[in-house]
Amino acid sequence: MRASLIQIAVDPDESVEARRVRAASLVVAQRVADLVILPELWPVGAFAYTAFAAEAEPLEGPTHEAMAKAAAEAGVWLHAGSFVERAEDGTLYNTSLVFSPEGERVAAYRKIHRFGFDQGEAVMMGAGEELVTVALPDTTLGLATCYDLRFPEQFRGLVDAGAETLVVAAGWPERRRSHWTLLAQARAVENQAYVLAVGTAGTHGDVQQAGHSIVVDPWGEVLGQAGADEEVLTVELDADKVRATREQFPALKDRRLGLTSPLRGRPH
Ligand SMILES: O=C(O)CCC(=O)C(=O)O
Repeated sequence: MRASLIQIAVDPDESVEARRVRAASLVVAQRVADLVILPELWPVGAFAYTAFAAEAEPLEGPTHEAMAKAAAEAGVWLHAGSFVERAEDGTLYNTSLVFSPEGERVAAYRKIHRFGFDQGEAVMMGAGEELVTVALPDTTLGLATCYDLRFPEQFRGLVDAGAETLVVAAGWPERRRSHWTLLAQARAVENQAYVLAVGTAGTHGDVQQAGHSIVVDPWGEVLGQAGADEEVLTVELDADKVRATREQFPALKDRRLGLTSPLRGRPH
């Protein structure tokens, strides 16, 4: 299975509409891939908080339409990254979309862990409540977005739901690039799964993006890593490798679930 990660540059001097057209043509150019992935909030920029409300779209808005068309034109499975969704009740979500090679939407994932502590996404957006997996012909994807990468329990939940390939769409800052690489490898090793983590290039909301999209195999080996600028990272994945790794080194079977917490402050 060939996967192409599109590390698109997100800069404020390009309009959202122009970037949408450009993203669609980058997807269409990946016809030789089986799976194409875009990063987090590439239409507006993950740190362009002040533009979130103005650029919010309904689930089936312009980004959905452009990406459905691009997936069908390229004939690929497309994880279209995320966009700012305005739900019917007015709540904003950081929502990722996945399309089939026929251009049908097969999944929508609302980011579960909102980033920003007391500002930005954390206060402006609603939190997703559902783990999302997507069964492809060769593998099952488990979906995550950026800050989710710091929460191993989400990934374990995805693995328990059958995920073999963990996709992380991100807009990760350069300042914490070392965490990005480390956590991507950790999620791959502990879950014995592929990790396909795609970030953005460029600078938006005054935050320089890390780029350095990365693909890690189920043994923790880095199969490829992009540089800092706009780039398409293409890698070959072998879906059988997940099953083989889990059989040959069956650590996932040694989990100790249901342990009770230690009683604190009680004399022994
Ligand atoms: O966790 C981090 O360091 C970055 C997270 C982030 O930028 C995001 O979720 O948008």
